[in-house]
Amino acid sequence: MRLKELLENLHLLTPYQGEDLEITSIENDNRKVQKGSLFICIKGYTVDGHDFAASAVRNGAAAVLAERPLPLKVPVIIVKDTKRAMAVLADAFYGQPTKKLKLIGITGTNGKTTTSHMIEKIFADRGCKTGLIGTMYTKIADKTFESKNTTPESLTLQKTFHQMVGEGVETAVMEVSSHALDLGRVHGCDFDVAVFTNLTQDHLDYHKTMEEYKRAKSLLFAQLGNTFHHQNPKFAVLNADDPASEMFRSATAAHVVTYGIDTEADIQAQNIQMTSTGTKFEIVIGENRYPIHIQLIGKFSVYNVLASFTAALVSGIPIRQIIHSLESLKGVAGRFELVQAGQDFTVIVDYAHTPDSLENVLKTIRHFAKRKIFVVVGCGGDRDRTKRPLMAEIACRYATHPIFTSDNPRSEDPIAILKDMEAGVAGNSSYKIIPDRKEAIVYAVNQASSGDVILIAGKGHETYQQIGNEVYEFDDRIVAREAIKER
Ligand SMILES: CC(=O)N[C@H]1[C@@H](OP(=O)(O)OP(=O)(O)OC[C@H]2O[C@@H](n3ccc(=O)[nH]c3=O)[C@H](O)[C@@H]2O)O[C@H](CO)[C@@H](O)[C@@H]1O[C@H](C)C(=O)N[C@@H](C)C(=O)N[C@H](CCC(=O)O)C(=O)O
Ligand SMILES: Nc1ncnc2c1ncn2[C@@H]1O[C@H](COP(=O)(O)OP(=O)(O)OP(=O)(O)O)[C@@H](O)[C@H]1O
Ligand SMILES: N[C@H](CCC[C@H](N)C(=O)O)C(=O)O
Ligand SMILES: [Mg+2]
Repeated sequence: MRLKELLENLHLLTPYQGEDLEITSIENDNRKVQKGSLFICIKGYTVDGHDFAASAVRNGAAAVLAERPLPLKVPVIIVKDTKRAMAVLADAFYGQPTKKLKLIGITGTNGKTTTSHMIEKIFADRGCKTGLIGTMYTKIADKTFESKNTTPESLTLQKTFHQMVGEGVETAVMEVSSHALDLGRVHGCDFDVAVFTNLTQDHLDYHKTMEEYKRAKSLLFAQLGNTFHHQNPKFAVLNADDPASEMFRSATAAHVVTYGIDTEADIQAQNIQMTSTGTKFEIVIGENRYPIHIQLIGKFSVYNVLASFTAALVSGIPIRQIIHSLESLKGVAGRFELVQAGQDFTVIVDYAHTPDSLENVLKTIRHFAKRKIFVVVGCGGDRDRTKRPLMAEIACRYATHPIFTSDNPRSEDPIAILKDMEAGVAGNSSYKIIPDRKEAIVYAVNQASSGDVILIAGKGHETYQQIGNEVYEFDDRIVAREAIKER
């Protein structure tokens, strides 16, 4: 694409008058720059991309977009906010890919990964080519790619959508994190359906207050747009049981459809019963009742099913097919995943790393557990510190044998993180501290006897543990399996 044509999309008050050049790619990392790239300088949390502009030019950059003048031999285009400009240029450079896709975005503190997999399955079961972007990976039709962030920054995102279009993907389902919304990573995404799961405490290290966190989440609904597309209507799918939904409703002009369990909703679950193989309930829509028997357990799973059901319904998928897809879903990796190695006690690996998710999972376990409940849990370093005492308190409230250990300590001292957790359980003596996660899992496995339950919480599908700057191979499921075998 020609530089002038590309820059027209920025609608600069003083249009670019410099040399017109062929732009072969857009990059914001000097190490990825090739001959003819436009290099965008982004001021990050760690370093300033402007410091890499000279190197980008040496690597072949044809032009540079920056927030301040730079002494370079190539044209330097100055804008106030390069991050915002990057979203606009990425969308334009890749041919506005989200306009060619049905795009479903999911936001909320918990349940995004699970719900996105459910929705993707419903579309895939209909023979539709799908794409998925989220915590576990990015998937384009049959190929999966590692993902660094739950929601990547705009440049990576638009490039991914472009690849999806190229592969014939029709429907893309993506998790939209609050960080992404706040940082404008999804600017330019033309969502068709926006889904809200729930809002509880997390990420206060970043957002500072729950109000700010809620405001960030509300942006997904505001960004659904303010115009009506009668041929292709847009929908906000909201959780009627979560008070934050009221704010999200007011943020959008799109059609609102609600789901819920405790509060009256357009789509409501009633007569919920836990069975030995899952959960049975009825989906009530007006006068109609649709029985469903899913293979997942817990009230939180019912919420995820309702959110997925509603997103699929407003997308025009027949109810019978939606139910069939949801009933045949066995689960999502690392979410209430059972480790079965011939033992006579239950071992569950779950990604609960927030107070609310830990409480939900432990409550569900309490429902069926007849004997001791062990929970092996830690809290991530360089993340919301205020959730640590809350998670410790919840572990002690619901489990008979809580074991506090390390999650991903990152740059923090693991012992200091454990001290933050302990502050929530002063006076309680039921817990044990084993900082080494492997030792903690082995200990729980060795202590368990017939009929007990062990929950290993916080890392779910993760296959690594980050301590300091080192990233070690670590998979709760493998560690637990080996511990059971060696018992
Ligand atoms: C706080 C935060 O969001 N940081 C994100 C940010 O990193 P950063 O600001 O540190 O970037 P930086 O390293 O300072 O680099 C600045 C610029 O210099 C460039 N650079 C840098 C080095 C170099 O040698 N050359 C170079 O050109 C970089 O390409 C970049 O353009 O930009 C990076 C690239 O987009 C992100 O990967 C990174 O996410 C980090 C890994 C992160 O941990 N983010 C978390 C907080 C996050 O976003 N989480 C959410 C929610 C998770 C959930 O609950 O599901 C998520 O969506 O993942
Ligand atoms: N609807 C829900 N409400 C509350 N807790 C849930 C819900 N769904 C799942 N959980 C719990 O939260 C954990 C994380 O679920 P999931 O990975 O689907 O959420 P997420 O929103 O994608 O999380 P992240 O922001 O870390 O990517 C699960 O392992 C489970 O313990
Ligand atoms: N998306 C979440 C994941 C947390 C997972 C937990 N294992 C941790 O490392 O804290 C985050 O980055 O805060
Ligand atoms: Mg996720």
